[in-house]
Amino acid sequence: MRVFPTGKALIEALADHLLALALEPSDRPFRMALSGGSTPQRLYTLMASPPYAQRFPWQRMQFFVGDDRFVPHDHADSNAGMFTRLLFAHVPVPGDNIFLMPDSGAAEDAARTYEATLRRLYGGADLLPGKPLFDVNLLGLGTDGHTASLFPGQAVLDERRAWVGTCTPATAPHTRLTLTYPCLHASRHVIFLAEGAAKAPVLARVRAGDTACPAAAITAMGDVTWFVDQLAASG
Ligand SMILES: O=C(O)[C@H](O)[C@@H](O)[C@H](O)[C@H](O)COP(=O)(O)O
Repeated sequence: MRVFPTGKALIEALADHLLALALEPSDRPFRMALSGGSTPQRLYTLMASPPYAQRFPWQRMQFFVGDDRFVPHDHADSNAGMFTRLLFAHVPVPGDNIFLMPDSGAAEDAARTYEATLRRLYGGADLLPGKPLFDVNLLGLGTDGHTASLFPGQAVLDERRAWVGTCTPATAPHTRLTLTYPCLHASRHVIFLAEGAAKAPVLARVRAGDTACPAAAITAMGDVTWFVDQLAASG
């Protein structure tokens, strides 16, 4: 776990870390799944600002969505809308390299459509050990221990075959689409971002392996790293 004295230092360090990963030599696009919520918004704004906007290899980056509310992309609660507003509208990522979750029709059909896209890009029917789908999966942490839209008590927590699922958590007004555990785990790097005193109790529970926290069950093909500020780490 990497602890930083302030939220500003935390976000700058994470931007630097992501930049270093994105600049690693590779013969394929750098694939990053983004997290919704409020915490990463300053990160996306920083990435879209000098000097980061000039340094990321945007042309060879592909962006994905870890979860979203099943609402139109122009809805105030849409993660896709937030990613576009804060990041994609300001940097030269090719449009074909941005893979947002569908926002119309039936939620289950949208999940199947997004999963088909992921499988097509992966180039295979099933996830293979040592062959990650993503380079980075950026995740947040809810005060109830959820991450992405893997909420406590939801059936999607038990999904081991599908890569994308749906859920309607009691605490949220919208049906959600979310990457499932198998899909989230198919990452070289899972990076959790948590900030502020409100996250201290749940972060302590997750770090202690509290199985009531869905975030505690997250693994990766490579490594799981926590980027937190001192307040969140004070639990
Ligand atoms: O789409 C989302 O909202 C995220 O995937 C969700 O898991 C978020 O990371 C947590 O709810 C923390 O949200 P905050 O950063 O707002 O505390």
